[in-house]
Amino acid sequence: MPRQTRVKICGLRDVAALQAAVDAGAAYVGLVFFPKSPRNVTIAEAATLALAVPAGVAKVALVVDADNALLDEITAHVPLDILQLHGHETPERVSEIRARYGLPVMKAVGVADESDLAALDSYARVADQILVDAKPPKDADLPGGNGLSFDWRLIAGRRWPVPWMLAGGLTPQTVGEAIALTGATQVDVSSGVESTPGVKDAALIAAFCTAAQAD
Ligand SMILES: O=C(O)c1ccccc1NCC(=O)[C@H](O)[C@H](O)COP(=O)(O)O
Repeated sequence: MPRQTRVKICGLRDVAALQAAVDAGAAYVGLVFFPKSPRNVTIAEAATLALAVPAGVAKVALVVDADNALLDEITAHVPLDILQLHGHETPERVSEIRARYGLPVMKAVGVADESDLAALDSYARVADQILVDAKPPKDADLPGGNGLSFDWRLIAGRRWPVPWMLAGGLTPQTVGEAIALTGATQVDVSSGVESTPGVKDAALIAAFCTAAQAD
């Protein structure tokens, strides 16, 4: 029986790529609000993209240490289903954002070694979902979306009391092994389905979704 893995395609910037993700069966589409990113979208662009997302596909806004003014703007203009927090937001800030906006919050946690695992437990107490991602290198320009993976054996067999998603350097070639090793039922990709940074490739999106769903 095929796997029921739920896929998130992150960093979509145009309707064609968004449509490719929807056609491939993505369960989540991610819009990045981070000006330094090659995947950044303006609030107006995001509002247009959100209109093209059919019911049943979750629209995720990715922000990095966003203040309330920015979150107020985004949530006022873009119809959203989930807020993804990809910065250094504390557990208290996660709770505050959940309460203020009434939207489910997914907190990204970077993993490089065993010492990072405690944070997953802490955030799993306050967030609606956790995104288990590769920790960015210290000199990285971006806190995520770097196409780097971590040692999946670190989380093999680990479970949390909320849904979780595996991310970090996944590709159509590696996602099957990553799922088999970690038991992930949700996976997130950005760089691995791009031809160049910020430019999504419809064929890679389709290949990724097929591989994530394969036996
Ligand atoms: O994608 C970005 O440019 C980005 C910028 C700032 C924070 C996070 C960002 N991306 C996060 C993701 O796209 C994914 O959730 C995750 O990190 C996996 O990315 P990748 O390794 O590129 O598949």
